[in-house]
Amino acid sequence: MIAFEHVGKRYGGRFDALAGLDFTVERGEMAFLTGHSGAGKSSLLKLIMLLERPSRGRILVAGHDIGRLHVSQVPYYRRQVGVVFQDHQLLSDRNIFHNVALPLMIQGVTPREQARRVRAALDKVGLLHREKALPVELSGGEQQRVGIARAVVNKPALLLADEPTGNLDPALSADIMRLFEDFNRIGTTVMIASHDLALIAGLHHRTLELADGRLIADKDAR
Ligand SMILES: Nc1ncnc2c1ncn2[C@@H]1O[C@H](COP(=O)(O)OP(=O)(O)OP(=O)(O)O)[C@@H](O)[C@H]1O
Repeated sequence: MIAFEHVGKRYGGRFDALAGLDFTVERGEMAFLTGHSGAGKSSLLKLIMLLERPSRGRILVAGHDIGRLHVSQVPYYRRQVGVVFQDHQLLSDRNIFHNVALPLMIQGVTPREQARRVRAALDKVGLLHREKALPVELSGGEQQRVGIARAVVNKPALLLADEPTGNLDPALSADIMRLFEDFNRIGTTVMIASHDLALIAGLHHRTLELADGRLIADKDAR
């Protein structure tokens, strides 16, 4: 699903945030990305999201070299990649329904189809009953679930998350990880950047570890 071939990312012409990355993540796999602060986790995810371009090497997603996508194809590519951020980036003046519907509105999906898909996504994250609430009326864990519903509303083949439990306590963090496992179980490829080693250790998925922009360990699920 994801293949990095000799990938490097240099910022500002001299600082190598990522170097010599070679790895693959198979379709249907769930993998964690760990490493110290500044190791390059967010940079790696940004390359897959096409928010940044590699300075070296190439990245294949679903068999396509994403560096060769024409600008006009980028929006279509991004629809296949759901993204969850630590701070969930919800619009505070829109209710939960409209926050989740946003990607579909932008794509021009009909209101009827929007309603169907938004409710299916909210149902999967257990928040169907809160669709009229504003983000501030929800707990941190619930807000993160809305972020996940928005990321999956297009049924992406690939789901990426950057420190999705960064602001949550251990019990809520475990709930959020279970939700990612649910999506993985139905076939979604999942890659999650997290520095929470205690949480990751209990979950038994493949773990890629970065240090100073290099892959220093690739541990299989046990
Ligand atoms: N746009 C940018 N311009 C210049 N340097 C950058 C840029 N983005 C990231 N960096 C640098 O690249 C390195 C890797 O950063 P990155 O955010 O990918 O690490 P990280 O592992 O996600 O860290 P954290 O866990 O603290 O978020 C850091 O030294 C960072 O300062």
